[in-house]
Amino acid sequence: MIKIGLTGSIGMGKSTVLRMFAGLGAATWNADDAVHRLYEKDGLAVRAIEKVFPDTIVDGQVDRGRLATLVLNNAEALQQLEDIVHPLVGEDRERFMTAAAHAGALVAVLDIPLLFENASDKFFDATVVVSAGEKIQRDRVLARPGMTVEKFEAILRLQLPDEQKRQRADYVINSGQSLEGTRAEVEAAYEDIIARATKA
Ligand SMILES: CC(C)(COP(=O)(O)OP(=O)(O)OC[C@H]1O[C@@H](n2cnc3c(N)ncnc32)[C@H](O)[C@@H]1O)[C@@H](O)C(=O)NCCC(=O)NCCS
Ligand SMILES: Nc1ncnc2c1ncn2[C@@H]1O[C@H](COP(=O)(O)OP(=O)(O)OP(=O)(O)O)[C@@H](O)[C@H]1O
Repeated sequence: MIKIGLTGSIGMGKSTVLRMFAGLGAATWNADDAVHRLYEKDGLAVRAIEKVFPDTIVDGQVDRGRLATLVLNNAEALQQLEDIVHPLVGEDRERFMTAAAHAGALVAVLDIPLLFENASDKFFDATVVVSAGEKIQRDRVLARPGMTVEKFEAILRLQLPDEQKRQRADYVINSGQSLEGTRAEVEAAYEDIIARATKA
């Protein structure tokens, strides 16, 4: 199975591009979605988070807005949260990889926001970064309901700058254009990755 690591900074279009890879037949997995499942009722992170951040639990689920307020400007609290969440995300990812291999998938694409920050890139046959440029990124993120300039900037500070991601990636997909244009770039990268991996 060919493994592709997909990343990009907040709002650059990772989820949208991941869906395009799925449309080409790849098995796909998204780390942020895995985190959100862990926080739902009966989710695997709820009890551990309740112990450390009791005020974030509402109706048996983690309220992500409350949690964000507690951790985004507090490095120690964020570290405590990541220590709980990242191992569980890793287990979810392993379950996905096993299921995809069993299902006979030729390609698996994993959307991992902290791909380079956590040195996960070495596990992949190819890395892909999605980038729209800072102005489009800012406009798209600030248009989201509930987003504020403070929250956006706090998240940006936690992430490797876009320019460094682009330098490190094997492929850069431009998401600052029409969806059709981006889809064409995704198709070209997908075909190239498969051709190289099958030749090797
Ligand atoms: C801070 C939380 C509560 C905010 O939840 P919310 O639903 O408002 O935002 P969402 O999860 O969609 O994330 C928004 C953006 O922030 C990015 N982000 C989230 N956590 C982190 C982090 N620890 N470091 C850098 N970027 C992060 C996401 O990739 C996304 O680009 C949530 O993201 C969280 O629990 N993060 C900690 C877990 C983590 O490290 N996730 C990253 C992928 S494993
Ligand atoms: N050419 C394009 N490629 C990708 N996204 C686009 C494009 N044009 C417009 N968009 C819009 O930009 C937004 C990108 O959001 P998306 O959720 O895909 O980003 P993300 O990187 O996954 O965000 P987050 O880091 O918050 O998880 C979507 O609303 C999408 O429809």
